Amino acid sequence: MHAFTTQNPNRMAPTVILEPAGGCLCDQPVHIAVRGLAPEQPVTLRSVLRDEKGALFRAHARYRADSHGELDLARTPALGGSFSGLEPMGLLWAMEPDRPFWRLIKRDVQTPFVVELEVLDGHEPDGGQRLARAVHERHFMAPGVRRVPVREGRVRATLFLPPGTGPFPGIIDLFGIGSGLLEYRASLLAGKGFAVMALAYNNYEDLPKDMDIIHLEYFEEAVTYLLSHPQVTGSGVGVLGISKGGELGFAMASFLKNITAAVIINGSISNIGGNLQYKDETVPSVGINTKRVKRTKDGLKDIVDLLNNPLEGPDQKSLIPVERSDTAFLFLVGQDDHNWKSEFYAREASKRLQAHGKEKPQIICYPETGHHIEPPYFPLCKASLNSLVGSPVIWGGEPRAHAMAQVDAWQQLQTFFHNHLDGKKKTIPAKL
Ligand SMILES: CCCCCCCCCC(=O)SCCNC(=O)CCNC(=O)[C@H](O)C(C)(C)COP(=O)(O)OP(=O)(O)OC[C@H]1O[C@@H](n2cnc3c(N)ncnc32)[C@H](O)[C@@H]1OP(=O)(O)O
Repeated sequence: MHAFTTQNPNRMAPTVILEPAGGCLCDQPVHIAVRGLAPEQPVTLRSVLRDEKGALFRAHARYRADSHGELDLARTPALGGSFSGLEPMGLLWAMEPDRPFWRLIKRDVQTPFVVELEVLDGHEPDGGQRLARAVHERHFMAPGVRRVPVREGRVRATLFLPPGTGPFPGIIDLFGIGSGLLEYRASLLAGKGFAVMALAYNNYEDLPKDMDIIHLEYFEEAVTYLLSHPQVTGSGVGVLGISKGGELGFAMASFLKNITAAVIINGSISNIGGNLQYKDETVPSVGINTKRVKRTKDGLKDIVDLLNNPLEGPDQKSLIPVERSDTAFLFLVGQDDHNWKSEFYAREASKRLQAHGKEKPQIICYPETGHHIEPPYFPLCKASLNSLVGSPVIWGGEPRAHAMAQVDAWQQLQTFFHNHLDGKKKTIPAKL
């Protein structure tokens, strides 16, 4: 078969066609096709990217060209490999790291991830002859997005401003404990018309390494900074938080002024880790019982039952008083979150808000979806270091369902912020 492929003088050499050619933003799909194959030729497509720490992420899938020797990943199902079926973006979302407990994160958002795509002859597991190759760049900053490091008072952050003069609605973006200053979500979101400030609160420069006390005044300072920025519009900001960052989103919306809208991705309604402090109020952390840590069949820690129920006994003191909040909420929930019980927290927050006459939050639950709901096409991280636990834990999620959830969640959170921060918010009728 491959002697025929390479020696047929009438056939052009196989070529990978990418659309957009060269590269695109990391949250956008790329259309992958191969031309110049033999009719019905079996091939294997392989993708590989190297992260900034040198870890390799790879995926592969087996395909068969059509009767014209063409292969279009938007029309042709994969016959097996890292995924199967019609999955035009499978070569990205199905990637797996060559290091255990490794998560794909982007540190320098000013450079793209570079994905190498290869077309190999045949379906052999170790790969046949390479027929074609292409390089695809996945960028984090849309043209014209500006990156502004912020060292203002205590605030350690990076502000991403959309192209143009604005002013733009402002959003504060928070990741989980131990994440330092991750910019990749803020930089992408700034390309959608928001001034997005990635805010560090721990494990970064002169910020605390531990989590003994979190002072909400720090976050208040960040809100004041963002709202006073000449390119930020409106009297309030949005908050986007995941994990501990989602919990902090709840806390900001409950204690601070001017939080207009909050998107909480797998956040908790009880305070976890250390004390949460605002002025003279302290919210203690929920209790834990390490006997409830389970082991998977691979020996990995599953901490989903580690935390006490915050609705019972003294642990009720750990509840963040979300019912005080006038913020509009969107809760994005991975129903297979193994970090903690995100669906329970979202439903409980919703009950509490409604019981206090507040606007009903929007809850979107994603089946087979784990803790780290990232921007689209980031591969699922099955297990990695949890800084609070000090060792790797499983995060939950099935790769395909998780990938689909990420695409939807990204769209939903943009729509939500546009509805609530762009000044087009529906007016709530006066209660007569
Ligand atoms: C009291 C107990 C209660 C427990 C309840 C659980 C509640 C937890 C609530 C949450 O917030 S869950 C989310 C927890 N946070 C995270 O998942 C982020 C954890 N941090 C990391 O994964 C890494 O630190 C990070 C990838 C963000 C990179 O951080 P750094 O820039 O400081 O990385 P650095 O290069 O200095 O390496 C620090 C550690 O991260 C590891 N690391 C770095 N890059 C990584 C990567 N890409 N993937 C996985 N691990 C990575 C690295 O190997 C090293 O591990 P060791 O300390 O064991 O040597």
